[in-house]
Amino acid sequence: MLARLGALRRQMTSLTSATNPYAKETAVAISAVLKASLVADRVFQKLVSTDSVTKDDKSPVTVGDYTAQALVSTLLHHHFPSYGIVGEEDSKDLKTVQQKVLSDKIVHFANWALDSQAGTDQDHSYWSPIGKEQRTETEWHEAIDRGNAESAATGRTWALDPIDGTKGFLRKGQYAVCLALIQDGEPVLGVTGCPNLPIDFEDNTSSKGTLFVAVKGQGAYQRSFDNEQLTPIHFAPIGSLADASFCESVEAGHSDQSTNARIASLLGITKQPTRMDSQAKYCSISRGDGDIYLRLPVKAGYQEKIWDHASGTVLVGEAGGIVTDMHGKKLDFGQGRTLKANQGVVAANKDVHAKVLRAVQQALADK
Ligand SMILES: Nc1ncnc2c1ncn2[C@@H]1O[C@H](COP(=O)(O)O)[C@@H](O)[C@H]1OP(=O)(O)O
Ligand SMILES: [Mg+2]
Ligand SMILES: [Mg+2]
Ligand SMILES: [Mg+2]
Repeated sequence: MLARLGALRRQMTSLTSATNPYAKETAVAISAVLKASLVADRVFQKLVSTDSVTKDDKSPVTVGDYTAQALVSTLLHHHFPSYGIVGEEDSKDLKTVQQKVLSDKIVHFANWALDSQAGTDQDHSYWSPIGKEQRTETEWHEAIDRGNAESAATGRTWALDPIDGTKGFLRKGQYAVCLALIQDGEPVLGVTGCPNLPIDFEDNTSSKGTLFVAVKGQGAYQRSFDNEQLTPIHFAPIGSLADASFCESVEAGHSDQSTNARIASLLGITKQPTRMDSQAKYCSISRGDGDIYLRLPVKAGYQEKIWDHASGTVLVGEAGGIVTDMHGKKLDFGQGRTLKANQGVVAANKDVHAKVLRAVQQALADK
């Protein structure tokens, strides 16, 4: 009994022990993502269509995206003031008269979150020094705008997608709060909160709200939002590639679904792809719900954003998979705010990644 308790304790604390060189970063990132996921879920439950705006690039952004970025950036800046933050959002649109109502809601939800218990379940609460005192609109806008950094080939930078899959969020589908630490152009820590993803995909009755954590060299784990215990996760073993399943974006404009179908056929895969929004796709394959994630560009010249792939890349690597671009090149996260040195993404179990990549090359050559 004591031995079992000891093993459980080691499993629960493995990412915060002396063997994890990013122990404090891991604990703070978990606290940040948990609180941001809770507030995103609260907005999700109360969301009305007027709670979102369309950005210059025609993509939507909601009260949830801004509030989550404001909170995560506040915690990261307090504990790691010298690390830059590459966050998706900025407060420019919130400063207009038309968006005053939206901005007020962000202030309301962010202050509510400061006062709530979420993200404070660890032995040491990293939210304590932030306090519960209500902050002003200007302070929250400043926190959002701290996400204006650029990643570089050297140094440490956070990459934050406060809500990835905003279109999924608005459709009441999957979305994710994604945070990664990038060290010298490579993601080394990834924490992803998926409020709508059950802890067990096969069991509809299992609790929703799954947090994924991975640290380079330390493994990949999942836990439910309301239970601190981390459980190791792995890719599913693949017998025959023909039995593999793959996932892709719901949005046809975000990845090339027809080329994916051609790749599946080249590999002898007959199962229909699972369509899912956000980096929940990386999470799903990492725990064996699927095997392959393909994201081939629809528009020539689209540069993937680092916050759309950083946390998922560490997770896949630690769960027994490989992530490359569609040419087989490692993703380079040290080039600013985008993956400008790469095109497309191919993520799969390491045993089949080379074969999948060959099918990708063939399908692209046949186009
Ligand atoms: N043309 C595009 N190609 C690939 N990804 C895109 C494109 N336009 C937007 N995205 C991004 O796809 C991500 C969602 O992916 P998915 O559909 O797989 O859930 C979002 O972060 C979104 O970025 P943005 O936040 O700028 O809208
Ligand atoms: Mg995104
Ligand atoms: Mg986003
Ligand atoms: Mg967006």
